[in-house]
Amino acid sequence: MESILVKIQDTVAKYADVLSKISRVDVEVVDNRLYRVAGTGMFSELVNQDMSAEGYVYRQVLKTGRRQIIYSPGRELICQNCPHCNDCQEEIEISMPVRMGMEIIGIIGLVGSSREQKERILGDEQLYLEFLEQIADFISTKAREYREMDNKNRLLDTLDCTIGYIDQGIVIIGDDHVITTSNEVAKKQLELDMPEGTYVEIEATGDRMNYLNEYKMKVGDREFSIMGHLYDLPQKKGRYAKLLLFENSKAIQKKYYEMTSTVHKLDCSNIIGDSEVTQKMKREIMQVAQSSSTVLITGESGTGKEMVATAIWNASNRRSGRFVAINCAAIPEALLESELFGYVKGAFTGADPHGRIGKFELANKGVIFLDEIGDMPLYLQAKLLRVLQERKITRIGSNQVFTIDVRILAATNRDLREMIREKKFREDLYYRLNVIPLEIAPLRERIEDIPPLAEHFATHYAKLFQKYFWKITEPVLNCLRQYPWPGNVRELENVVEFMVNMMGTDGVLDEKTLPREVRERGGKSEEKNSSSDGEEDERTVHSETGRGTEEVLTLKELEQRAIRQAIARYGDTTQGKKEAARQLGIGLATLYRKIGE
Ligand SMILES: Nc1ncnc2c1ncn2[C@@H]1O[C@H](COP(=O)(O)OP(=O)(O)OP(=O)(O)O)[C@@H](O)[C@H]1O
Repeated sequence: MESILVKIQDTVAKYADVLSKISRVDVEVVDNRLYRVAGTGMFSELVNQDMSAEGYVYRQVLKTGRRQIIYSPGRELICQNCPHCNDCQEEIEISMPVRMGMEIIGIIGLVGSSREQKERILGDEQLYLEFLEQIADFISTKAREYREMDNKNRLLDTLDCTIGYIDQGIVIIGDDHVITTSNEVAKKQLELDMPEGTYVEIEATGDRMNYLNEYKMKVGDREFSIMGHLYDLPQKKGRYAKLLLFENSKAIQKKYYEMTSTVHKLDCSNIIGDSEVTQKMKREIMQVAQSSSTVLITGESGTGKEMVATAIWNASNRRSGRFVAINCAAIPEALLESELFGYVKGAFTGADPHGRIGKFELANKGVIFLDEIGDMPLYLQAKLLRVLQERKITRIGSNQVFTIDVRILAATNRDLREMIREKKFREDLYYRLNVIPLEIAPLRERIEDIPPLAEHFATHYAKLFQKYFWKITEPVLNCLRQYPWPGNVRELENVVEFMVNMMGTDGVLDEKTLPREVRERGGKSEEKNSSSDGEEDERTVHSETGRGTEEVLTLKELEQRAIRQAIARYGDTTQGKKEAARQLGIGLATLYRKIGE
């Protein structure tokens, strides 16, 4: 690495020149590696030479740190080891160390080569020494300035490199609102190749979520919603006035959505069924998808309302936006509003102190699916009606109003007209929701769908459980066709899952694999009559092993069993689940959570 005097070689050369002109004596400057950095007169041709082989006196100065005056070069004790001791041309030599703090960074040599020069120096020795010291100080000051500047530049390079590693957007802004520095993330989020020099306006909205403040950032004619922190920098003025550390709200929403969305998004090709009713429904889905009107999907529990909603979203031009689902029955009444509209820090007691993004905001430019809309409390129905009319929302605890572009799909298995009569559902909301009604027939009205659905689920679960599946026997299919299916496709799916569990290595779903209730209520068939021969098959869907002995169940399994039995007793409808939850002594939301819906 080059010495510091080499780094400031031009400056050193200028000082050597000045010194030489004023003293009328030749001057050379060497660094602490005995490399000649500057030289005048007889030394001017020898600049940039390594003189470590000859600079004996200079080596002494570097060692002792003291100036050295040789009055009789070649004849003094110190000259004895010098290679030029016997042919020394010099008459007098003064070597002055250049210090930077404790370090000696070089030496200035004032070399008189004539008697006249020697006499002149000796005539004013003290003055010459003071002048030399002064020049050594000037060089030292320049070297220090250079080193400080160099350190600062290195620090800036390091900071530049460090902010490149940070996965938040960083911009530094001047007091004139112009971006001075940015990192790669900021470039990406602000969609600018070169943010430096761009004029920006940043305004806090006053909302705070996830420990971050929300800002509106205007860049030209574009506006970004960002979440982060804006800090004053120590200088406050000039090009480095403020530091903004931020994340794009869209990126935060994406993370939040990925964390919270559990919906299985299917398209029309996933809807199984050969019946004319199902085929017609698929055609309707494709047609409805092209519009942006609100759809009200009705049908009994488990008929596939959510599946249809995702198929509409999938076939629509909102497919690049999100599908955000919310089950109005599964969320406690008090929390439903904040789930839908979101809230900011400090919005209400008991709320998550970091705030939360609402489902409507999350669904912007996409679709929101309001499942079990019949269970929405009346005061929220009024609020939803306003959203439907004005397409604007406000987070709880905030006074910001957002315009949203969301398509609303709602679903219910309740008779909303009856609820309107009972004053439990707002008529005006009903008409706003029911712009496109889509009714899904119960399974018992489309029994042609049962065999392909059963095949589909059997294939799916066999693959999941890594079992061989060959076929479903005709008596079993008959039984499945005749069973009334109060829980519709979901119940059929559960039954087939159970049967695949019970299925032997032959891969045949025969009557022995059927749950008792389905076998009994699904009508008697020949196979059952011939195979039962008085032996009572005690298998039920959730508790037995199929080997005739009861397993010891874990508490969790016991709990699941109690919940399933209660649902089986009171029905797989929202009302049924409500009653089941009541009988079990738990809240409806807890029940939904425990059954994973
Ligand atoms: N035609 C179909 N083809 C394939 N799978 C189906 C079909 N209909 C329903 N399913 C499946 O049945 C299950 C229940 O469907 P979904 O949750 O959409 O019903 P739902 O009507 O929304 O139920 P709930 O009224 O309880 O909210 C899901 O696993 C779904 O994929």
